[in-house]
Amino acid sequence: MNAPTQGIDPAVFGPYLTRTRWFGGKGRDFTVSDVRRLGVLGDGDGDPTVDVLLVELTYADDGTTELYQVPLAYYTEPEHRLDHAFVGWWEDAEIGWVHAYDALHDRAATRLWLQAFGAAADGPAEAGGLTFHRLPGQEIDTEASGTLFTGEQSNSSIAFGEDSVLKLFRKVTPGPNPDITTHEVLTLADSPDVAHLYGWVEHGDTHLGMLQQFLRTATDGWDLALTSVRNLYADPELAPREAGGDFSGEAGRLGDTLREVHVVLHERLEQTTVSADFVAGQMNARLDAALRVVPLLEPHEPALRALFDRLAGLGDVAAQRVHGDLHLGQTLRTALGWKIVDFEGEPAKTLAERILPDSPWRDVAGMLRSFDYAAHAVERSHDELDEVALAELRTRGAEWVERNQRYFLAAYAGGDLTEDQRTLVTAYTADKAVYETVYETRNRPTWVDIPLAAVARIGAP
Ligand SMILES: Nc1ncnc2c1ncn2[C@@H]1O[C@H](COP(=O)(O)OP(=O)(O)O)[C@@H](O)[C@H]1O
Ligand SMILES: O=P(O)(O)O[C@H]1O[C@H](CO)[C@@H](O[C@H]2O[C@H](CO)[C@@H](O)[C@H](O)[C@H]2O)[C@H](O)[C@H]1O
Repeated sequence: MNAPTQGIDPAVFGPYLTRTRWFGGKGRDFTVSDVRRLGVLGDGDGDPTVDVLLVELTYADDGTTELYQVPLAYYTEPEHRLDHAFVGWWEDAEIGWVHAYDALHDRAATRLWLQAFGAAADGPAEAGGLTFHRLPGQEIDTEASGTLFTGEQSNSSIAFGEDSVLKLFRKVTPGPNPDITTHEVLTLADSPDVAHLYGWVEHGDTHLGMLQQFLRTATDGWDLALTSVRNLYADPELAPREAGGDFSGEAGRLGDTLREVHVVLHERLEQTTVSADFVAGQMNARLDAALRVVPLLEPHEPALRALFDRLAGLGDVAAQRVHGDLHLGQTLRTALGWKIVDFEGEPAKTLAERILPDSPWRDVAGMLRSFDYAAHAVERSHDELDEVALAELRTRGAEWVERNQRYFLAAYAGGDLTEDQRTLVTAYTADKAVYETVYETRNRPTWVDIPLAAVARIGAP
């Protein structure tokens, strides 16, 4: 079947977007202001037609717009196996009834991307208006079957067997995506600390997705950390260093991995400085915006401003390409050590902000926050405990956090931090916690007390 000629009723996208995990505009009023076709995959010969669409949203609160990539798989009859991914149906003048499903849930549709990558082995290949690129020396299995990853994700990833992973970006910004450009640099440097990049797909100058090495033996760093905390909480007699699942060795190895990644990015991409005054200004601006969304931050505003003032006095700060949104869920423990994934930066930032050189301490701070999250996330599941037992649990959780932060930091820095480095990492940690209060308010309101408690500790003696 050809792609419908009449265009699609934009109204069908609103309800679908708000149902997905990856939609970042939850809780905000918006209208679908435009739907653009970027490309069409599939020759109709037994394949569904896949319409790669860019859906433009306009938010009611501030009039800003965002673009989301929503590839649709079209069928002339309902496909009940895809009911969970149903987007809409309409009558097309030439085709008749069109049943549209989110194509990334449809194996018959996702194989079209893999085949297009297969055709790009000897150089960039055009397919239906999209351009597919491959990196030299990276072989792929074009026959592997695709399975959509489930879980908490900002984008949509499809594993092709145990060979490769296709990540299609959902929120799209014109221009190069740092997940691709950073992975490209690390892959060409043969870094052992990331999944190697196999290729990417673009429309004009806009990156739409990337194909990378599937890490077969990977376990999520967040899950491993939660297991360690659970082991600790299971036996009230044990200190973190004695508990079966002590995480400190892994925390140290994570610090080594992050340092190695930073070294490659420092050597191969722009090295510069940013004025600490400018960075503090950004943190203050982010706090201004956060206060409008999370009024519970108000009592902590003076302590946060004082910390950012201290940062502003540091002069020039070394800056380079960084990860930008590092947390345990962005780390995978494989048989060959830790790997860091997802170099896209914070989903809430504009692309222009995300590709700016930044202090490596931002990434360090992200991991420090994540250790804190792990202990509190497990604590939340212990609502059977009375106040005394809960206080005891919290004390032991805080010991776990302190121990793993210390091992991580020591491995990363290779020694004690200077006074200026301490100020930097404390300010970045506070800035991250402020960001998290907004993220949680919008996405997981019952978790907001985790970053709020961290913000409260900043002003505490
Ligand atoms: N190369 C890979 N091999 C295996 N699993 C991966 C790979 N890359 C990412 N993952 C898994 O997919 C999840 C989502 O990946 P991520 O890049 O963080 O996507 P998103 O941008 O949607 O958050 C990760 O938490 C990890 O568990
Ligand atoms: O992985 P993403 O790029 O989508 O990152 C966003 O979502 C994360 C949650 O999945 C969020 O991370 C926060 O929660 C984590 C536990 O779920 C915790 O480990 C992190 O420290 C905490 O920041 C991340 O902030 C957000 O950008």
